[in-house]
Amino acid sequence: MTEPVLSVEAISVSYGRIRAVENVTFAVPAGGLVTLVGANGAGKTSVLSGVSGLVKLRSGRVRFEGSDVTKWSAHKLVKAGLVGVPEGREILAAMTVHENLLLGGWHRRRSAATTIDEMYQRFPVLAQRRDLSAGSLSGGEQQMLAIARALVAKPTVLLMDEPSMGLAPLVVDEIFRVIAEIRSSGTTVVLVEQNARRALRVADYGYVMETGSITQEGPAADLIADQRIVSAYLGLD
Ligand SMILES: Nc1ncnc2c1ncn2[C@@H]1O[C@H](COP(=O)(O)OP(=O)(O)OP(=O)(O)O)[C@@H](O)[C@H]1O
Repeated sequence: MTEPVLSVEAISVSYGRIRAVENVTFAVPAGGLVTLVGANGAGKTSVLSGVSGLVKLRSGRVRFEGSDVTKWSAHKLVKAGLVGVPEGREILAAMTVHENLLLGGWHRRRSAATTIDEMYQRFPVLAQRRDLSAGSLSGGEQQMLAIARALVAKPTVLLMDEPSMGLAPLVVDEIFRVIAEIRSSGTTVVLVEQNARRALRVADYGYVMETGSITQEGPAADLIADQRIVSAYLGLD
């Protein structure tokens, strides 16, 4: 097997005495779409925070493109190509759509302008709203903006945290279409979702998290097909 582009080896994350993540291991092949599913509070966001340098790991290692990046800062990881779309989107509401996109390219100076133009082609609704404050956009448009802002950073691996959260079903469809497109255009994706069934439909491989640990893993199609897993973890559609 070729070496994964991202490999997370036995990581643990604690907040004081709270053990949010225990000994989590997973691998992401280049060009793949891997999902981490599980209920609210299972520790999915904490895994992404640990991988992206936003919280310190209690133990374990993260390897990205062959380097041990365990101790790297979040901004160094972004520069290297490991970029997140945070839960709750975290767009800057008082700034314009365009200013938010510029922030995504903070480390790329002039070359970011070309990528921002590409984003306007890919997401015409953002071009239409370019000079409006980001806070005036609908929830779905804000999610598009958060995704576009991350893409302006030219990620090798995009870490997406609950991109469908709080959105209406039709908008969720649109977001999943965008996720599939990002992957087809060559960016590797790690998708964290409570909406397990939807996430597994778009992913190649899935990991199920429960109270801080991975309890199941397998090809996404197998996880969806396994009635035991569906009833225990995935709930109803
Ligand atoms: N900053 C924090 N301080 C203390 N405890 C935290 C913090 N962030 C998360 N936790 C706790 O860690 C555990 C895992 O939370 P985490 O947000 O990683 O789960 P999650 O699966 O991503 O859930 P969600 O879908 O709600 O984001 C939970 O028990 C949560 O209460």
